[in-house]
Amino acid sequence: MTADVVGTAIVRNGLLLAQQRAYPPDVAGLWELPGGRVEAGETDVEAVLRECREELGVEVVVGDRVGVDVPLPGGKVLRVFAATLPEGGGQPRAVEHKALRWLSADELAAVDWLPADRVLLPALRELLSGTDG
Ligand SMILES: Nc1nc2c([nH]c(=O)n2[C@H]2C[C@H](O)[C@@H](COP(=O)(O)OP(=O)(O)OP(=O)(O)O)O2)c(=O)[nH]1
Repeated sequence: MTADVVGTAIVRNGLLLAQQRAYPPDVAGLWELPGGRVEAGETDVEAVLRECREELGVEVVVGDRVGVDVPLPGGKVLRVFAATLPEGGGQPRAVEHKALRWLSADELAAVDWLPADRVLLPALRELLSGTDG
């Protein structure tokens, strides 16, 4: 079964890329992982690749799943995948978002995440601590 929404935990130099939502108004200003809805006929990984192109203008290399599937309102689930930025894949830009931030493990808890993402913080911290860059 594919996820309803995929998120991408992009790690570079031991830091996690987060992006700040510009809309809709009720969540504008909150932070999330790059990603979005999985479209009909798409695999989770295909959705991750497409969303990273659309939102960040980059190619990513998709790795393992991170943490558990997190329930979202409306019976949907959010599934997160680790990813890296290959050489020559471009530099991430906030194409549709207000801002991007590279976060260390120590900074994760202080960020105003979307509620579902808070559930993933232990797994994201572990991902960062297990990386050597
Ligand atoms: N992309 C993303 N969405 C998340 C995260 N956590 C979380 O609860 N969501 C929710 C917010 C939205 O209700 C839904 C995904 O919406 P989206 O607006 O990013 O998806 P999309 O790009 O396909 O949407 P759209 O603008 O085409 O409608 O999942 C996360 O870390 N990343």
